[in-house]
Amino acid sequence: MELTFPFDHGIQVEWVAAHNVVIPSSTLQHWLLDTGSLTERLQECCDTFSLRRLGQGAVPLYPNEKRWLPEAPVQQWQAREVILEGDSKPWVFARSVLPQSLVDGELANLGAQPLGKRLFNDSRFVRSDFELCQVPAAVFAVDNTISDRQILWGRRSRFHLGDDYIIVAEIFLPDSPAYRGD
Ligand SMILES: C=C(O[C@@H]1C=C(C(=O)O)C=C[C@H]1O)C(=O)O
Repeated sequence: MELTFPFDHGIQVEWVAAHNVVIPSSTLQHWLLDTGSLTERLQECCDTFSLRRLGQGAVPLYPNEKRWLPEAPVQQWQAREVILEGDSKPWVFARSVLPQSLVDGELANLGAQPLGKRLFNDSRFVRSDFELCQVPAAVFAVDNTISDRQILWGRRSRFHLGDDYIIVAEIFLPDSPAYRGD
């Protein structure tokens, strides 16, 4: 699945606080609300985990991202988009919004290293509760690898380190283990 950066899904994603959402399966609920590293959990479900970085750079933020970030101090922001793959299958599309101050500091030189490796190894980062969303699989049907009949589930949370905030959003793609089981 080849996506250009920044990936413009072209829809208004509605994010809802997780406690206000009925999740249809316990397997999906565990994946959506797991507070640990998603990278580490995905690595346990495959022989070969890989992270394909689609891009990272100063691009416009979505209104629903701006609303969740502090206006002051005036920040430069970067978006980072990756595909997390299990055994070469696309399992998660992740978009993170990072302040330039962290890109120049604690999160410098990320490259293809999973963001979680930095966040979960630094106790100073505090994570918010999750918000959830549902998007039609068709937004990712940029080629014939994804059936567009399915509704995909996503989650996002906000990490903060002092006055710096990061938004991490993850959409579980059709082949991901989040949709297996009950
Ligand atoms: C936050 C984590 O990092 C993962 C890796 C990301 C990246 O490298 O851009 C983005 C989102 C996460 O799925 C995690 O592992 O939980």
